[in-house]
Amino acid sequence: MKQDELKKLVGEKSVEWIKDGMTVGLGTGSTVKFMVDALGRRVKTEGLNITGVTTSKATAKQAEDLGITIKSVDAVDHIDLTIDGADEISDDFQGIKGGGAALLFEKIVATNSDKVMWIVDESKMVKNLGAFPLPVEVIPYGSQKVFERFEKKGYQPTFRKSADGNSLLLTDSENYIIDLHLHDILDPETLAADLIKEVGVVEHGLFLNMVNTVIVGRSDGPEVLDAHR
Ligand SMILES: O=C[C@H](O)[C@H](O)[C@H](O)COP(=O)(O)O
Repeated sequence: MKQDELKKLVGEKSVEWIKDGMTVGLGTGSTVKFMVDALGRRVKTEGLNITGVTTSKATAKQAEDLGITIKSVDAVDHIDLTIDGADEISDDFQGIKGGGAALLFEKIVATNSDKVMWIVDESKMVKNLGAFPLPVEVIPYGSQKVFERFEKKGYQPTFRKSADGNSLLLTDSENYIIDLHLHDILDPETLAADLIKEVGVVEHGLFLNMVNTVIVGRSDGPEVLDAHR
């Protein structure tokens, strides 16, 4: 099966966890896109009453176009379940997210959710995190200084470019992304603590101790894994 087919498989499987009346966090990315499409179909055919809390302008637009009611995280008293993609998931269910630059809202929504589910194709499952560049969202002002400090620490930073490659990418919150090429992250907790104390850093893409359930797309079908938290 091609990667896209595996993404579709898990996207469609995941909406089985969504029940009538739920408030659902809707992640961002190409895998989530399949999930939101499938949810839109259920809302239409089954008349489900769902409130969606989105994590990016792109997902908000898609959900609205499908007739899913959208509210801000500040306008809901709780989120029952958030379904999101991931860039890497380690053996012990820690994750890297932000390949689509949506890590800040994704982490806010995940942190305010009763349950978090990640949906990924099997290529995202790794032993240790770090082959995928770790995204760090930074305020534009002073970002060159943050970049230089990351260089000195050996984090091999690169500023993320916009799709046309002509300027720096701006997140939905109009910040920059610095990607860290770390290759192998052996102690994600220590790294996370180090990154977040850097002045100018808004958030980083290490999502630690956050996920409850992972659905992995494999050629022989979706595999549901329980993170036991
Ligand atoms: O910022 C984007 C998100 O963290 C995505 O969920 C992540 O990058 C995975 O995206 P995709 O499903 O497109 O591989």
